[in-house]
Amino acid sequence: MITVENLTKEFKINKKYPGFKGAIKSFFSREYTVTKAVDDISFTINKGEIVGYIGANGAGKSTTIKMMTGILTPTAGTVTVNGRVPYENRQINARDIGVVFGQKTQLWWDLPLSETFTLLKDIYEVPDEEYKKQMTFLSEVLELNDFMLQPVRTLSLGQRMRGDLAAALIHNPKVIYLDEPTIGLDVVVKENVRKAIKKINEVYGTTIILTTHDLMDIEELSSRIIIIDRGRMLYDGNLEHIKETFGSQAEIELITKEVIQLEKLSMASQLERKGCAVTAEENRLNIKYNKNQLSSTEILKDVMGTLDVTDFKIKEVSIEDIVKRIYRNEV
Ligand SMILES: Nc1ncnc2c1ncn2[C@@H]1O[C@H](COP(=O)(O)OP(=O)(O)OP(=O)(O)O)[C@@H](O)[C@H]1O
Repeated sequence: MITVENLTKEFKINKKYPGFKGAIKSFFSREYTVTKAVDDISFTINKGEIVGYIGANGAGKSTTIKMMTGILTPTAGTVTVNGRVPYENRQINARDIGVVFGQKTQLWWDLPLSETFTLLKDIYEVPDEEYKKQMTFLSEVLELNDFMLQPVRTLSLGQRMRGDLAAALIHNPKVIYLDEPTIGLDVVVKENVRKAIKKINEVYGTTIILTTHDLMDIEELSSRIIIIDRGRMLYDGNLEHIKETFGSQAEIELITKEVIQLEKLSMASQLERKGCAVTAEENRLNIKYNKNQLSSTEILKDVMGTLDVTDFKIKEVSIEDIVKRIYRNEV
């Protein structure tokens, strides 16, 4: 369905010199700096997959998406979507894809939502019957009916986002690109938007590429993630595997009745010999350990036998922590 091979995009930026003289020099200068926004990336995405495409700010996510949607042409490498090269067949390609940018809207600001949809129906030449069927489905899944006749400028962010999703799906595209589809939404609306995305994928087998900084989106929607950093691919695989491989670090935090004197605890040095990192502050004890080597019960047994523990909690490493560590090259 989507094949990306050795994809690279460089941006050339004219060198800027400071001051007025500098501005003139910059204008005539042919010196430039080169940013490699995307650097030799390859992957394939099958029909019906939901893939989370993630990375820190400036990692190259939008640039990749722009090449997949045909907005940008690669410096090197190739992209094919449904057998077509998107930047060579922009208009035909547009019929097969839908794009939602969470930060921007493609809705007509002063028109009622319903009129944006009729305009898009004409643009995409969707036959009447199909349009009716699709609108019934989308109104139900995205709960649009309450605000369908309101001008877009009067919609709340959550309503606007649901409107944008519907607008991207009027022509029932085979692929949708969602760039931060839940940004700025409250928890309940986020949940509804995620449910709607899932439903659309289940009903139509739509392939979905999702860019997000909210890893809950990924946890709930996709099993596969691609992580990029400074233009290069760091990871392509399923979420479970990343948790197994990188998520073996766990942590237990205990509160004790008395202030802890770590240097006097033989149990602490015993745990350290077993590979744990033990720290203490007043009556709070923190133990970091590797789940594959030691169980929480073993640790708790050692600690409870020595200290008067009033409370404890076991912290699993979240996917967010893992990704942060991958970005920081710690794993
Ligand atoms: N049109 C452009 N001209 C010059 N440099 C660009 C252009 N577009 C992007 N870049 C640079 O390419 C790099 C990747 O940018 P990109 O927008 O793809 O990142 P991103 O992963 O989408 O980031 P964010 O999460 O902040 O949206 C950045 O260093 C950015 O400054």
